[in-house]
Amino acid sequence: MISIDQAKLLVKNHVKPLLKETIKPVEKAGGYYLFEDIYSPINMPPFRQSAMDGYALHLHDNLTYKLIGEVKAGDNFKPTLQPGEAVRIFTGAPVPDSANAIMMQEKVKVDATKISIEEQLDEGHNIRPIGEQVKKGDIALKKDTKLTPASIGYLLSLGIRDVKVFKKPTIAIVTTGNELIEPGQDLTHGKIYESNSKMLLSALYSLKFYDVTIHKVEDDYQETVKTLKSVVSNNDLVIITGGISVGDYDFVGKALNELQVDEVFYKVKQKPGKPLFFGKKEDTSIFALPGNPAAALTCFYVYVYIALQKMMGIDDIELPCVQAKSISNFYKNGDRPQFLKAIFDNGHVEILEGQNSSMLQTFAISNALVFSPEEQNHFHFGDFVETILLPV
Ligand SMILES: Nc1nc2c(c(=O)[nH]1)N[C@H]1C(S)=C(S)[C@@H](COP(=O)(O)OP(=O)(O)OC[C@H]3O[C@@H](n4cnc5c(N)ncnc54)[C@H](O)[C@@H]3O)O[C@H]1N2
Ligand code: MOO
Repeated sequence: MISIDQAKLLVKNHVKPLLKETIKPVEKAGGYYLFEDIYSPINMPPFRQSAMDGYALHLHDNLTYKLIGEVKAGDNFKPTLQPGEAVRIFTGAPVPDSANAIMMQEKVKVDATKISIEEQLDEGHNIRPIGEQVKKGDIALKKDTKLTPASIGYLLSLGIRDVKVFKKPTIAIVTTGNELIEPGQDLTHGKIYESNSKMLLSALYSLKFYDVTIHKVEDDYQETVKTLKSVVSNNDLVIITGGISVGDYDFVGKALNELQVDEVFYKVKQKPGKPLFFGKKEDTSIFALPGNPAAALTCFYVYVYIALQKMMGIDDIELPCVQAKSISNFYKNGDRPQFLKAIFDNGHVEILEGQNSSMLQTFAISNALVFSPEEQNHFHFGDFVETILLPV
Protein backbone atom coordinates (compact mmCIF):
# COMPACT_ATOMS: atom_id res chain seq x y z
CA MET A 1 0.00 0.00 0.00
CA ILE A 2 1.46 3.39 -0.98
CA SER A 3 0.98 6.80 0.60
CA ILE A 4 -1.31 9.54 -0.71
CA ASP A 5 1.69 11.69 -1.68
CA GLN A 6 3.31 8.80 -3.56
CA ALA A 7 0.04 8.10 -5.38
CA LYS A 8 -0.41 11.75 -6.40
CA LEU A 9 3.17 11.91 -7.64
CA LEU A 10 2.72 8.73 -9.69
CA VAL A 11 -0.38 10.20 -11.33
CA LYS A 12 1.50 13.44 -12.08
CA ASN A 13 4.44 11.56 -13.54
CA HIS A 14 2.48 9.10 -15.66
CA VAL A 15 -0.12 11.38 -17.24
CA LYS A 16 1.19 13.47 -20.12
CA PRO A 17 -0.40 16.51 -21.77
CA LEU A 18 -2.61 15.42 -24.66
CA LEU A 19 -1.18 18.11 -27.00
CA LYS A 20 -3.85 17.36 -29.58
CA GLU A 21 -5.67 20.21 -31.24
CA THR A 22 -9.24 20.69 -32.25
CA ILE A 23 -11.20 23.51 -33.84
CA LYS A 24 -14.20 24.84 -31.92
CA PRO A 25 -16.75 27.53 -32.62
CA VAL A 26 -15.72 30.36 -30.29
CA GLU A 27 -18.96 30.27 -28.33
CA LYS A 28 -18.41 26.59 -27.50
CA ALA A 29 -14.76 27.00 -26.53
CA GLY A 30 -15.27 28.15 -22.91
CA GLY A 31 -12.85 26.38 -20.59
CA TYR A 32 -10.55 25.33 -23.45
CA TYR A 33 -6.94 26.56 -23.78
CA LEU A 34 -5.70 28.20 -26.97
CA PHE A 35 -3.45 25.95 -29.04
CA GLU A 36 -1.75 28.89 -30.77
CA ASP A 37 -1.42 32.67 -30.58
CA ILE A 38 -4.39 34.49 -32.09
CA TYR A 39 -3.62 37.55 -34.23
CA SER A 40 -6.24 40.21 -34.55
CA PRO A 41 -7.72 40.35 -38.07
CA ILE A 42 -8.93 43.92 -37.48
CA ASN A 43 -8.25 47.08 -35.52
CA MET A 44 -10.46 47.26 -32.45
CA PRO A 45 -12.21 49.63 -32.45
CA PRO A 46 -12.18 49.62 -36.26
CA PHE A 47 -12.90 53.36 -36.48
CA ARG A 48 -12.62 56.39 -34.17
CA GLN A 49 -15.57 55.81 -31.91
CA SER A 50 -17.57 58.21 -29.78
CA ALA A 51 -17.58 57.22 -26.09
CA MET A 52 -20.51 59.53 -25.27
CA ASP A 53 -23.82 60.86 -26.48
CA GLY A 54 -23.02 64.53 -27.23
CA TYR A 55 -21.31 66.69 -29.83
CA ALA A 56 -18.24 66.07 -31.95
CA LEU A 57 -16.22 69.26 -32.33
CA HIS A 58 -13.52 70.60 -34.55
CA LEU A 59 -11.86 72.53 -31.70
CA HIS A 60 -11.13 76.21 -31.93
CA ASP A 61 -10.35 78.84 -29.30
CA ASN A 62 -13.95 79.78 -28.62
CA LEU A 63 -16.67 78.00 -26.62
CA THR A 64 -19.35 78.37 -29.29
CA TYR A 65 -19.79 76.01 -32.27
CA LYS A 66 -21.98 75.86 -35.36
CA LEU A 67 -24.03 72.64 -35.60
CA ILE A 68 -23.84 71.19 -39.12
CA GLY A 69 -25.30 67.67 -38.89
CA GLU A 70 -25.66 64.40 -37.05
CA VAL A 71 -23.90 60.99 -36.95
CA LYS A 72 -25.61 57.98 -35.34
CA ALA A 73 -24.13 54.60 -34.37
CA GLY A 74 -23.91 52.48 -37.51
CA ASP A 75 -23.88 55.46 -39.90
CA ASN A 76 -21.46 55.41 -42.80
CA PHE A 77 -21.51 59.19 -42.99
CA LYS A 78 -18.34 61.28 -42.93
CA PRO A 79 -19.09 65.00 -42.72
CA THR A 80 -16.15 67.42 -42.89
CA LEU A 81 -16.00 69.92 -40.06
CA GLN A 82 -14.20 73.25 -40.27
CA PRO A 83 -12.71 74.68 -37.05
CA GLY A 84 -15.63 75.91 -34.92
CA GLU A 85 -18.11 73.40 -36.36
CA ALA A 86 -19.82 70.54 -34.55
CA VAL A 87 -22.04 67.53 -35.30
CA ARG A 88 -24.52 65.82 -33.02
CA ILE A 89 -23.10 62.37 -32.21
CA PHE A 90 -24.05 59.30 -30.21
CA THR A 91 -22.19 56.62 -28.24
CA GLY A 92 -20.58 54.10 -30.59
CA ALA A 93 -20.92 56.31 -33.68
CA PRO A 94 -17.96 56.91 -36.01
CA VAL A 95 -16.30 60.24 -35.26
CA PRO A 96 -15.68 62.34 -38.42
CA ASP A 97 -11.95 62.57 -39.27
CA SER A 98 -11.99 66.33 -38.87
CA ALA A 99 -13.56 66.23 -35.37
CA ASN A 100 -11.02 66.07 -32.56
CA ALA A 101 -13.07 65.99 -29.33
CA ILE A 102 -16.52 65.02 -28.06
CA MET A 103 -18.37 67.00 -25.44
CA MET A 104 -21.02 65.01 -23.52
CA GLN A 105 -24.47 66.50 -24.01
CA GLU A 106 -24.96 67.27 -20.30
CA LYS A 107 -22.28 69.98 -20.64
CA VAL A 108 -23.65 71.61 -23.78
CA LYS A 109 -26.22 74.37 -24.27
CA VAL A 110 -28.05 74.16 -27.58
CA ASP A 111 -29.61 77.13 -29.30
CA ALA A 112 -31.05 76.05 -32.68
CA THR A 113 -27.93 75.62 -34.86
CA LYS A 114 -25.53 77.00 -32.28
CA ILE A 115 -24.10 75.17 -29.31
CA SER A 116 -21.93 76.41 -26.49
CA ILE A 117 -19.77 74.26 -24.26
CA GLU A 118 -18.88 74.88 -20.61
CA GLU A 119 -15.12 74.55 -20.90
CA GLN A 120 -12.31 73.94 -23.37
CA LEU A 121 -11.52 70.32 -24.16
CA ASP A 122 -8.29 68.45 -24.81
CA GLU A 123 -7.85 66.85 -28.22
CA GLY A 124 -9.14 63.28 -28.27
CA HIS A 125 -11.54 63.84 -25.37
CA ASN A 126 -14.19 61.03 -25.33
CA ILE A 127 -12.87 59.57 -28.60
CA ARG A 128 -11.81 55.91 -28.62
CA PRO A 129 -8.88 55.77 -31.05
CA ILE A 130 -8.66 53.16 -33.84
CA GLY A 131 -6.97 50.00 -32.52
CA GLU A 132 -7.08 51.22 -28.90
CA GLN A 133 -7.78 47.66 -27.66
CA VAL A 134 -5.77 45.78 -30.26
CA LYS A 135 -4.24 46.60 -33.61
CA LYS A 136 -4.70 44.55 -36.77
CA GLY A 137 -1.94 41.92 -36.94
CA ASP A 138 -1.01 42.17 -33.24
CA ILE A 139 -1.45 39.22 -30.87
CA ALA A 140 -4.98 39.37 -29.51
CA LEU A 141 -4.60 36.40 -27.14
CA LYS A 142 -1.62 34.18 -26.46
CA LYS A 143 -1.35 30.40 -26.80
CA ASP A 144 -2.37 28.61 -23.55
CA THR A 145 -4.89 31.31 -22.59
CA LYS A 146 -7.95 29.76 -20.96
CA LEU A 147 -11.10 30.88 -22.73
CA THR A 148 -13.57 32.59 -20.42
CA PRO A 149 -16.85 34.39 -21.19
CA ALA A 150 -14.83 37.62 -21.46
CA SER A 151 -12.25 36.16 -23.87
CA ILE A 152 -15.06 34.62 -25.93
CA GLY A 153 -16.71 38.05 -26.15
CA TYR A 154 -13.37 39.61 -27.05
CA LEU A 155 -12.66 37.12 -29.87
CA LEU A 156 -16.17 37.52 -31.25
CA SER A 157 -15.72 41.32 -31.16
CA LEU A 158 -12.76 40.80 -33.49
CA GLY A 159 -14.97 38.82 -35.87
CA ILE A 160 -13.33 35.49 -35.04
CA ARG A 161 -15.74 32.55 -35.32
CA ASP A 162 -13.57 29.46 -34.80
CA VAL A 163 -10.51 28.84 -32.62
CA LYS A 164 -7.87 26.16 -32.47
CA VAL A 165 -7.75 24.86 -28.91
CA PHE A 166 -6.13 21.99 -27.04
CA LYS A 167 -8.39 18.97 -27.34
CA LYS A 168 -9.85 17.79 -24.08
CA PRO A 169 -9.67 14.13 -23.19
CA THR A 170 -12.24 11.65 -24.40
CA ILE A 171 -13.48 10.03 -21.22
CA ALA A 172 -15.37 6.80 -20.46
CA ILE A 173 -17.08 6.13 -17.15
CA VAL A 174 -17.72 2.45 -16.43
CA THR A 175 -19.91 1.18 -13.61
CA THR A 176 -19.90 -2.40 -12.41
CA GLY A 177 -22.35 -4.42 -10.35
CA ASN A 178 -25.40 -6.69 -10.60
CA GLU A 179 -27.06 -4.74 -7.81
CA LEU A 180 -27.35 -1.52 -9.81
CA ILE A 181 -30.63 -0.38 -11.33
CA GLU A 182 -31.66 2.89 -12.90
CA PRO A 183 -33.65 5.50 -10.96
CA GLY A 184 -37.23 5.05 -12.16
CA GLN A 185 -37.13 1.24 -11.92
CA ASP A 186 -38.75 -0.67 -9.03
CA LEU A 187 -36.36 -1.06 -6.12
CA THR A 188 -36.56 -4.82 -5.60
CA HIS A 189 -34.76 -6.50 -2.70
CA GLY A 190 -30.96 -6.44 -3.00
CA LYS A 191 -30.87 -3.72 -5.64
CA ILE A 192 -29.73 -0.11 -5.28
CA TYR A 193 -30.06 2.84 -7.58
CA GLU A 194 -26.97 3.46 -9.68
CA SER A 195 -25.60 6.90 -8.87
CA ASN A 196 -21.85 6.92 -9.46
CA SER A 197 -21.91 7.32 -13.23
CA LYS A 198 -23.94 10.51 -13.34
CA MET A 199 -22.33 11.85 -10.17
CA LEU A 200 -18.94 11.60 -11.90
CA LEU A 201 -20.40 12.86 -15.17
CA SER A 202 -21.66 15.92 -13.33
CA ALA A 203 -18.25 16.43 -11.68
CA LEU A 204 -16.64 16.26 -15.14
CA TYR A 205 -19.18 18.64 -16.64
CA SER A 206 -18.61 21.13 -13.82
CA LEU A 207 -14.91 21.05 -14.74
CA LYS A 208 -15.94 21.57 -18.39
CA PHE A 209 -15.07 18.10 -19.67
CA TYR A 210 -17.95 17.20 -21.95
CA ASP A 211 -16.65 14.37 -24.15
CA VAL A 212 -17.86 11.65 -21.82
CA THR A 213 -19.65 8.33 -22.38
CA ILE A 214 -21.14 6.02 -19.76
CA HIS A 215 -20.90 2.22 -19.88
CA LYS A 216 -22.41 -0.32 -17.53
CA VAL A 217 -21.31 -3.89 -16.90
CA GLU A 218 -22.71 -6.61 -14.70
CA ASP A 219 -20.46 -8.67 -12.46
CA ASP A 220 -19.45 -10.96 -15.32
CA TYR A 221 -15.81 -11.47 -16.21
CA GLN A 222 -16.15 -11.80 -19.99
CA GLU A 223 -18.48 -8.82 -20.20
CA THR A 224 -16.08 -6.78 -18.07
CA VAL A 225 -13.12 -7.68 -20.31
CA LYS A 226 -15.09 -6.89 -23.47
CA THR A 227 -16.31 -3.47 -22.25
CA LEU A 228 -12.97 -2.44 -20.77
CA LYS A 229 -11.12 -3.49 -23.94
CA SER A 230 -13.33 -1.24 -26.01
CA VAL A 231 -13.23 1.80 -23.71
CA VAL A 232 -9.49 1.58 -23.10
CA SER A 233 -8.75 1.60 -26.83
CA ASN A 234 -11.19 4.43 -27.59
CA ASN A 235 -10.56 6.97 -24.83
CA ASP A 236 -7.84 9.09 -23.29
CA LEU A 237 -9.17 8.50 -19.78
CA VAL A 238 -11.21 5.63 -18.33
CA ILE A 239 -12.86 5.95 -14.91
CA ILE A 240 -14.26 2.69 -13.56
CA THR A 241 -16.21 2.43 -10.32
CA GLY A 242 -16.65 -0.70 -8.23
CA GLY A 243 -15.43 -4.25 -8.64
CA ILE A 244 -11.85 -3.37 -7.71
CA SER A 245 -11.75 -4.92 -4.23
CA VAL A 246 -11.02 -8.56 -3.37
CA GLY A 247 -14.47 -10.19 -3.60
CA ASP A 248 -15.12 -13.19 -5.86
CA TYR A 249 -17.17 -10.98 -8.18
CA ASP A 250 -14.73 -8.07 -8.29
CA PHE A 251 -13.50 -8.60 -11.86
CA VAL A 252 -12.01 -5.24 -12.74
CA GLY A 253 -8.44 -5.92 -11.61
CA LYS A 254 -8.29 -9.28 -13.41
CA ALA A 255 -9.81 -7.84 -16.56
CA LEU A 256 -7.33 -4.94 -16.64
CA ASN A 257 -4.54 -7.44 -16.16
CA GLU A 258 -5.77 -9.55 -19.08
CA LEU A 259 -5.93 -6.39 -21.20
CA GLN A 260 -2.27 -5.72 -20.34
CA VAL A 261 -2.97 -2.44 -18.62
CA ASP A 262 0.22 -1.55 -16.73
CA GLU A 263 -0.51 -1.17 -13.06
CA VAL A 264 1.05 2.04 -11.71
CA PHE A 265 -0.42 1.50 -8.26
CA TYR A 266 -3.16 -0.42 -6.50
CA LYS A 267 -4.20 0.43 -2.94
CA VAL A 268 -3.47 3.70 -1.22
CA LYS A 269 -3.21 4.18 2.53
CA GLN A 270 -6.22 6.48 2.87
CA LYS A 271 -9.82 6.58 3.96
CA PRO A 272 -11.98 6.51 1.97
CA GLY A 273 -10.67 4.93 -1.19
CA LYS A 274 -8.17 2.31 -0.09
CA PRO A 275 -8.63 -0.03 -3.09
CA LEU A 276 -7.85 2.69 -5.66
CA PHE A 277 -6.18 1.47 -8.87
CA PHE A 278 -4.32 3.58 -11.43
CA GLY A 279 -2.80 2.18 -14.62
CA LYS A 280 -1.77 3.03 -18.15
CA LYS A 281 -2.17 1.38 -21.51
CA GLU A 282 -0.19 3.33 -24.07
CA ASP A 283 -1.47 6.91 -23.75
CA THR A 284 -4.71 5.98 -21.99
CA SER A 285 -4.94 6.54 -18.24
CA ILE A 286 -7.18 4.17 -16.30
CA PHE A 287 -8.55 4.75 -12.81
CA ALA A 288 -10.56 2.10 -11.01
CA LEU A 289 -12.27 3.91 -8.16
CA PRO A 290 -13.93 2.08 -5.30
CA GLY A 291 -17.66 1.52 -5.78
CA ASN A 292 -18.62 3.19 -2.51
CA PRO A 293 -19.98 6.51 -3.77
CA ALA A 294 -18.22 8.86 -1.32
CA ALA A 295 -14.93 7.00 -1.87
CA ALA A 296 -15.36 7.26 -5.65
CA LEU A 297 -16.01 11.01 -5.56
CA THR A 298 -13.19 11.71 -3.09
CA CYS A 299 -10.73 9.79 -5.29
CA PHE A 300 -12.04 11.73 -8.27
CA TYR A 301 -11.25 15.07 -6.61
CA VAL A 302 -7.89 14.02 -5.19
CA TYR A 303 -6.44 11.95 -8.07
CA VAL A 304 -8.53 12.05 -11.26
CA TYR A 305 -8.56 15.86 -11.01
CA ILE A 306 -4.75 15.85 -11.21
CA ALA A 307 -4.84 13.62 -14.31
CA LEU A 308 -7.39 15.88 -16.01
CA GLN A 309 -5.31 18.99 -15.38
CA LYS A 310 -2.13 17.23 -16.50
CA MET A 311 -3.80 16.16 -19.76
CA MET A 312 -4.68 19.81 -20.40
CA GLY A 313 -1.03 20.77 -19.86
CA ILE A 314 -1.75 22.72 -16.67
CA ASP A 315 1.05 22.92 -14.12
CA ASP A 316 -0.89 24.03 -11.08
CA ILE A 317 -2.68 20.77 -10.82
CA GLU A 318 -4.18 20.11 -7.42
CA LEU A 319 -7.36 21.54 -6.00
CA PRO A 320 -6.71 24.61 -3.84
CA CYS A 321 -5.95 23.81 -0.22
CA VAL A 322 -6.16 26.30 2.66
CA GLN A 323 -5.64 26.25 6.41
CA ALA A 324 -9.02 26.72 8.08
CA LYS A 325 -10.08 26.93 11.71
CA SER A 326 -12.07 23.87 12.73
CA ILE A 327 -15.40 24.52 14.45
CA SER A 328 -15.78 20.78 15.16
CA ASN A 329 -14.09 18.20 17.35
CA PHE A 330 -13.11 15.11 15.41
CA TYR A 331 -11.65 11.75 16.48
CA LYS A 332 -10.22 9.42 13.85
CA ASN A 333 -10.41 5.63 14.07
CA GLY A 334 -7.53 3.60 12.66
CA ASP A 335 -4.28 4.82 11.20
CA ARG A 336 -5.28 5.64 7.61
CA PRO A 337 -5.04 9.35 6.69
CA GLN A 338 -8.56 10.53 6.04
CA PHE A 339 -10.41 12.93 3.77
CA LEU A 340 -13.39 14.31 5.70
CA LYS A 341 -16.55 15.79 4.24
CA ALA A 342 -16.80 19.36 5.46
CA ILE A 343 -18.31 22.79 4.99
CA PHE A 344 -15.85 25.67 4.56
CA ASP A 345 -17.09 29.17 5.25
CA ASN A 346 -14.98 32.28 5.50
CA GLY A 347 -11.87 30.72 7.06
CA HIS A 348 -13.79 28.29 9.27
CA VAL A 349 -14.57 24.67 8.57
CA GLU A 350 -17.16 22.29 9.99
CA ILE A 351 -16.37 18.58 9.83
CA LEU A 352 -19.63 16.76 9.19
CA GLU A 353 -21.17 13.55 10.51
CA GLY A 354 -21.59 10.52 8.24
CA GLN A 355 -17.99 10.08 7.12
CA ASN A 356 -18.52 6.48 5.96
CA SER A 357 -17.38 5.87 2.37
CA SER A 358 -20.83 4.64 1.36
CA MET A 359 -22.54 7.86 2.48
CA LEU A 360 -23.32 10.75 0.19
CA GLN A 361 -25.83 12.31 2.57
CA THR A 362 -23.30 14.74 4.07
CA PHE A 363 -21.12 14.94 0.93
CA ALA A 364 -24.27 16.38 -0.63
CA ILE A 365 -23.91 19.54 1.49
CA SER A 366 -20.09 19.67 1.55
CA ASN A 367 -17.91 22.14 -0.30
CA ALA A 368 -14.59 20.97 1.12
CA LEU A 369 -12.60 17.98 2.30
CA VAL A 370 -10.58 18.30 5.49
CA PHE A 371 -7.40 16.25 5.44
CA SER A 372 -6.58 14.35 8.61
CA PRO A 373 -2.99 13.12 8.36
CA GLU A 374 -1.85 9.68 9.51
CA GLU A 375 -0.12 10.92 12.66
CA GLN A 376 -3.03 13.04 13.85
CA ASN A 377 -5.99 11.20 15.37
CA HIS A 378 -8.04 14.13 16.59
CA PHE A 379 -8.90 17.74 15.87
CA HIS A 380 -10.25 20.13 18.43
CA PHE A 381 -12.44 23.16 18.03
CA GLY A 382 -10.13 26.03 17.02
CA ASP A 383 -7.35 23.88 15.51
CA PHE A 384 -6.13 24.87 12.05
CA VAL A 385 -6.74 22.07 9.57
CA GLU A 386 -5.74 21.46 5.96
CA THR A 387 -8.88 22.03 3.88
CA ILE A 388 -9.25 21.15 0.22
CA LEU A 389 -11.75 23.42 -1.52
CA LEU A 390 -13.98 21.50 -3.92
CA PRO A 391 -14.99 22.94 -7.30
CA VAL A 392 -18.69 22.91 -6.42
N1 LIG B 1 -12.42 -8.30 2.35
C1 LIG B 1 -12.35 -7.01 2.05
N2 LIG B 1 -13.46 -6.41 1.63
C2 LIG B 1 -13.43 -5.10 1.32
C3 LIG B 1 -12.23 -4.38 1.44
C4 LIG B 1 -11.06 -5.06 1.85
O1 LIG B 1 -9.97 -4.47 1.96
N3 LIG B 1 -11.18 -6.37 2.11
N4 LIG B 1 -12.22 -3.03 1.16
C5 LIG B 1 -13.48 -2.37 1.36
C6 LIG B 1 -13.39 -1.01 0.89
S1 LIG B 1 -12.45 0.06 1.84
C7 LIG B 1 -14.07 -0.57 -0.19
S2 LIG B 1 -14.01 1.10 -0.60
C8 LIG B 1 -14.87 -1.46 -1.02
C9 LIG B 1 -14.56 -1.23 -2.48
O2 LIG B 1 -15.12 -2.25 -3.21
P1 LIG B 1 -15.27 -2.23 -4.78
O3 LIG B 1 -14.51 -1.11 -5.35
O4 LIG B 1 -15.00 -3.56 -5.26
O5 LIG B 1 -16.77 -1.81 -4.98
P2 LIG B 1 -18.08 -2.71 -4.99
O6 LIG B 1 -17.91 -3.83 -4.04
O7 LIG B 1 -18.44 -3.01 -6.36
O8 LIG B 1 -19.09 -1.66 -4.39
C10 LIG B 1 -18.93 -1.12 -3.10
C11 LIG B 1 -20.27 -0.46 -2.68
O9 LIG B 1 -20.59 0.57 -3.56
C12 LIG B 1 -21.84 0.35 -4.20
N5 LIG B 1 -21.75 0.78 -5.60
C13 LIG B 1 -20.94 0.27 -6.52
N6 LIG B 1 -21.13 0.88 -7.70
C14 LIG B 1 -22.08 1.80 -7.51
C15 LIG B 1 -22.71 2.74 -8.36
N7 LIG B 1 -22.37 2.85 -9.66
N8 LIG B 1 -23.67 3.54 -7.85
C16 LIG B 1 -24.01 3.44 -6.53
N9 LIG B 1 -23.43 2.57 -5.67
C17 LIG B 1 -22.50 1.75 -6.15
C18 LIG B 1 -22.03 -1.14 -4.11
O10 LIG B 1 -23.36 -1.53 -4.21
C19 LIG B 1 -21.42 -1.45 -2.76
O11 LIG B 1 -22.32 -1.18 -1.72
O12 LIG B 1 -14.62 -2.79 -0.71
C20 LIG B 1 -14.65 -3.06 0.69
N10 LIG B 1 -14.57 -4.47 0.88
O1 MOO C 1 -11.59 2.66 1.14
MO1 MOO C 1 -13.14 2.32 1.48
O2 MOO C 1 -13.50 3.71 0.54
O3 MOO C 1 -12.67 3.01 3.06
O4 MOO C 1 -14.62 2.28 2.15
